[in-house]
Amino acid sequence: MLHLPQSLHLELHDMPEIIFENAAVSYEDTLILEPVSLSLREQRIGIIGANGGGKSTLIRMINGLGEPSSGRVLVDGLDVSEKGREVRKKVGYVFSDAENQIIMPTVREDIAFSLRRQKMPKEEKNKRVDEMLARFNLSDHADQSPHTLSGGQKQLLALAAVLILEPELIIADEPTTLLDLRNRLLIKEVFGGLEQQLIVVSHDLDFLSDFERVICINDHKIVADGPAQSSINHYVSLMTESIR
Ligand SMILES: Nc1ncnc2c1ncn2[C@@H]1O[C@H](COP(=O)(O)OP(=O)(O)OP(=O)(O)O)[C@@H](O)[C@H]1O
Repeated sequence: MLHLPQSLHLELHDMPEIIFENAAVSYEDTLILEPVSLSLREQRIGIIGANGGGKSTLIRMINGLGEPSSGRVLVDGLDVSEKGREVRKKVGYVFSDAENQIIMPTVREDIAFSLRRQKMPKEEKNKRVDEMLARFNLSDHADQSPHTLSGGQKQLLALAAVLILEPELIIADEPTTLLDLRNRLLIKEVFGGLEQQLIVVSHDLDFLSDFERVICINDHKIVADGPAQSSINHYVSLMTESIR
């Protein structure tokens, strides 16, 4: 676990603020997400809820992958619909389908691709890539095609390719679905050590159990929003009642 110096802890209160102002999403005549008003400042925020409820729809609006049909979303005061490019420089987005993120012919090159615009010596870039490969248990697969990795290894690659950039805000859509216990614990530790703001959509309730805030979305609206345990309890009882 990374232990932050005191000065960094103070900076944690200076997270980019994400504001949803009555942001709603519909496709044709169907409402996918009822108007949402939120201010997100906590360091680690989890999003839970039943399939098809609107979780991905909500987080996709934060970096402009999806647009609100009405209302708006602001990141650090920037309206995502107007300043998408600027916002995306701050946001690292890990897709639920890691295959979508693969760009380059080898694992090493795929991670290095993230650093293409960073001004630093080649040796420094290589060093950072090697560190990420080791951190995410991918060193033995560095020269392999990413498409030939296992599902879990692809998830690790997708995370490594985003985290190497150290974005101000990290959004991860179901990052642990295919991970074995060792790698799940590894990602929990990596996330626990990050100083950036983190928003994670997950069906893995245990993974989010120590997050500062958890939001539950069901049937296209927010039905619980608060400390992890209280939102998780609400979700569990909702699901238990629904199968009775
Ligand atoms: N482009 C689209 N056109 C029409 N409907 C869409 C579109 N994108 C998403 N939807 C619908 O919006 C609803 C919410 O989808 P979303 O992906 O946000 O759910 P989710 O809560 O992330 O679900 P899961 O847990 O299954 O990943 C779903 O019913 C989905 O079919």
